[in-house]
Amino acid sequence: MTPGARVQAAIELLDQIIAAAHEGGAAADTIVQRYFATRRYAGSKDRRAVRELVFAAIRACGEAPATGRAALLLLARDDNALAAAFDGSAHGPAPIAEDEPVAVAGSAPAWLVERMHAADLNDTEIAALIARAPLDVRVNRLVTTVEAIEAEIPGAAHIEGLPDALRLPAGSDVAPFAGRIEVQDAGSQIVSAAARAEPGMTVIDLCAGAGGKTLALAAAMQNTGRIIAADTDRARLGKLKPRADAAEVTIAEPVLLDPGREFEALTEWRGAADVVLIDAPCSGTGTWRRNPEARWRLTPDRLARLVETQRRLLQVGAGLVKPDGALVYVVCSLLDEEGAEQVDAFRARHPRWHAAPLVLPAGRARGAGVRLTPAHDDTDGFFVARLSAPC
Ligand SMILES: C[S@@+](CC[C@H](N)C(=O)[O-])C[C@H]1O[C@@H](n2cnc3c(N)ncnc32)[C@H](O)[C@@H]1O
Repeated sequence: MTPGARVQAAIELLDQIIAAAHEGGAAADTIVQRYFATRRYAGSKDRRAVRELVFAAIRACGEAPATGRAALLLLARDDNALAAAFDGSAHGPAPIAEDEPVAVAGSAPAWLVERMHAADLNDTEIAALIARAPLDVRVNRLVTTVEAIEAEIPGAAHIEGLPDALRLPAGSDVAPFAGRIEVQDAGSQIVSAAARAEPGMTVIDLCAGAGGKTLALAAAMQNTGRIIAADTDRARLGKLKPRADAAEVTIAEPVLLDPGREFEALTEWRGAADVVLIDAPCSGTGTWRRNPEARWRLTPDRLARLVETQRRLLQVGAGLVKPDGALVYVVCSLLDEEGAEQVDAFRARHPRWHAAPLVLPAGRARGAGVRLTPAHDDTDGFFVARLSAPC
């Protein structure tokens, strides 16, 4: 592809990504994959170059830009080679006209920047939310060792405080290691460890999704005990079984929940769990490094609905914990309404529950829990709190 054709491809992709953000469509990664699936003429270098251009443009625009072209014109302001690729050639974009609309540079939509400032995140912290993420993996100690994986992947580095974690060089091929390693951000591994799951326990992973944390819990439990892996999303939950099989995890039992009637499928475990982990659905502000266009999708209404679901899931989770057991609440968001304030509100409703201290290898205290941020901890952003049930 010529430089112009690459830019034109990036413009078309960005237009689709912007539309998907407004309409609740597919994620940017999926859109890029689909685009190239039907364009076999594009070689791997072209694909990589177009993808990088698309994600650089997404990162540069805090608010959703009006068009893909406006987003790329923002990058072209500081990049002469990119500006020159607007050359009007057969497969390239039209030359840049004077006074053309250019997208506005920024880290996040203004309303979210305001909420983050209110959560004591400064502009450096906010900018770090859209930096490139490292490639972290959890080594599955049920089937291998960190030393064995280190010996096979050149450049793999330990992550302080996480004995099962490795940080791999960008672009490392993890596919051949299925079952032996799981791609999982260091922050996600840290909040999983906050559950303090032990062999023989009964643990409920109330929002298990495709089982990223379920598998981490199972490894901590040495694959003994029970994990009830519940979720309302059939497709996500369906991915758990093959992943568990590959990881040789036998203690995870998937349970599909009905949204709004979660407790009904879980009555058997009422007051029975040693630990309930709620990795709650959230705005995902802490994972913008991986899905930077997600910041264009969020609206105040959507956030309010998520906060209400989190409140309800805390209620459901509390009903499943046995006396003296623990409720571990996690969100991959840095907004206080989803994190510290959500837990404060729970404690106000349930004064006999108390926040247990968390000693984690990273993070800073925030309200009754701990907050991890990309700028401070070099992890995705998370809030985690551990609440102890009354005896
Ligand atoms: C942050 S994701 C969980 C990620 C997963 N724990 C992991 O580590 O890979 C939140 C999950 O909550 C699920 N969810 C949304 N509403 C729910 C509800 N009412 N009850 C249970 N799960 C719900 C979503 O389907 C999604 O899989």
